[in-house]
Amino acid sequence: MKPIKVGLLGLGTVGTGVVRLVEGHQSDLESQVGSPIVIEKVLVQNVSKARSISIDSSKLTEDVWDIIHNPEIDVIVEVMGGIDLTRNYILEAISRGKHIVTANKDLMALHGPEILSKAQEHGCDVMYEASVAGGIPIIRTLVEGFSSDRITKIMGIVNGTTNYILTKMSQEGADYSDVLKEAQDLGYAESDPTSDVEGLDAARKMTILATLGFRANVALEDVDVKGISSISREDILYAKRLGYEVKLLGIAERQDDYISVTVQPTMVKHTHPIASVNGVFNAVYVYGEAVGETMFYGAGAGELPTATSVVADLVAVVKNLKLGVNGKQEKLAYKEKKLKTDEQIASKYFLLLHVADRAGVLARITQAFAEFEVSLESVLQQPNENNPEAEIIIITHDANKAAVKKVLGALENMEVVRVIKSVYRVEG
Ligand SMILES: NC(=O)C1=CN([C@@H]2O[C@H](COP(=O)(O)OP(=O)(O)OC[C@H]3O[C@@H](n4cnc5c(N)ncnc54)[C@H](OP(=O)(O)O)[C@@H]3O)[C@@H](O)[C@H]2O)C=CC1
Ligand SMILES: N[C@@H](CC=O)C(=O)O
Repeated sequence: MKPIKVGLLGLGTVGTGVVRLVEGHQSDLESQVGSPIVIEKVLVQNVSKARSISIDSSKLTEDVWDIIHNPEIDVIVEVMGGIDLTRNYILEAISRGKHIVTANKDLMALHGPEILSKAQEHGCDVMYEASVAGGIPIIRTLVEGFSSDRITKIMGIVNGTTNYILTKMSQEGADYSDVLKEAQDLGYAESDPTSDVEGLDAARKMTILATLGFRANVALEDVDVKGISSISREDILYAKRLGYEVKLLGIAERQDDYISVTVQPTMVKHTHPIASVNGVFNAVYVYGEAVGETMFYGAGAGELPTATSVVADLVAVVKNLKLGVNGKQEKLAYKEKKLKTDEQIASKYFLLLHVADRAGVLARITQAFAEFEVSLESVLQQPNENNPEAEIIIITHDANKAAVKKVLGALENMEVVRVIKSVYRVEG
């Protein structure tokens, strides 16, 4: 049987996993698709670099056109990362009739619509399961498993690096920068980890999930993003004492036709299943009007978990090749999105304030909440052992974001409020 020839762009963490799976599971894969799958050529930056797998050196190339212009190659697996250069390579490959499998969320969040529409023009598949939540098959689940339902909420831990960091800070009191270095050494972090810790990687993934889940044209700039770099050990300890874990959560919500998408550090109640998702694990909670609550869990980054999704996409492309149905997927007709205003976004909030320790302060602060109709679930005042001021911890009931912003403005202008230490959304 004629082998299916694959061109692999990148042989780093994910590329290495792809080679291991394609070679290690060769006979299983062949029995599923009816042809051997062969990695024909591999693009790297430096062919002389030491690799953690043995690979025939004649397969390695530093010239991308050896792959993209090679008529023998049927499928390109892109696991090199990057945006502009990679977009050009992929568009050129599609124009030559090559099918694409990619793990690149940066590319798909920014240029997904252009790439998918070019692929359709040329009868090519583009699959990108590994771009969100590593080893969890969440894209196929949203597109196929929920096709009969109407999703109203997608909430998840979709970045393994930040969850690894927050877990180690919470469970071991570890130092932020030491744990970030560990996550990089384990191959979880992006080549520039700023995109992990500042929430951009999660925002790109939430753009993809919200687009597919709500069948609307959500764009990266629609996502309100805040990362974890400003989270202190103090915040994590407070959260724990009050029965919460701090998690970087992506939350996409839809009410009627209005959508909001955010990525922000959030306090999650211990009893919520997402609170116990630790380390590099990811979880995506999906609420469908008909099905109710569902949750999907698994490793969100790393060599083999990510490669599992990439190679599953490769199998799907080859099955389509056999059936002659590549690029024949139903055209996704995305609705024009309507974004929620701050008045339409409701949630509970946690606030930690350092305030002057004198009579009447608590009353003035709670009055600011009353003035903007933000109702309070709990208020705790206590002395602060590190300074002469007092601390006030407030948890609100569901409040709209616009009202909470007004309260914060009022608190900032109160002389008795020394500093607003932290403000978190609360889930659960
Ligand atoms: N790491 C993970 O857990 C996950 C990663 N992803 C995504 O997968 C992709 C790859 O990630 P990862 O494997 O971690 O990245 P790595 O940095 O580990 O590997 C990148 C690979 O691509 C090669 N490469 C990079 N740029 C070029 C270029 N301009 N020309 C030729 N070769 C190039 C590198 O070559 P050389 O080896 O010679 O340096 C290297 O082999 C990214 O899009 C990432 O966001 C998605 C899910 C999880
Ligand atoms: N850097 C990413 C890798 C997977 O997408 C993460 O940590 O989740």
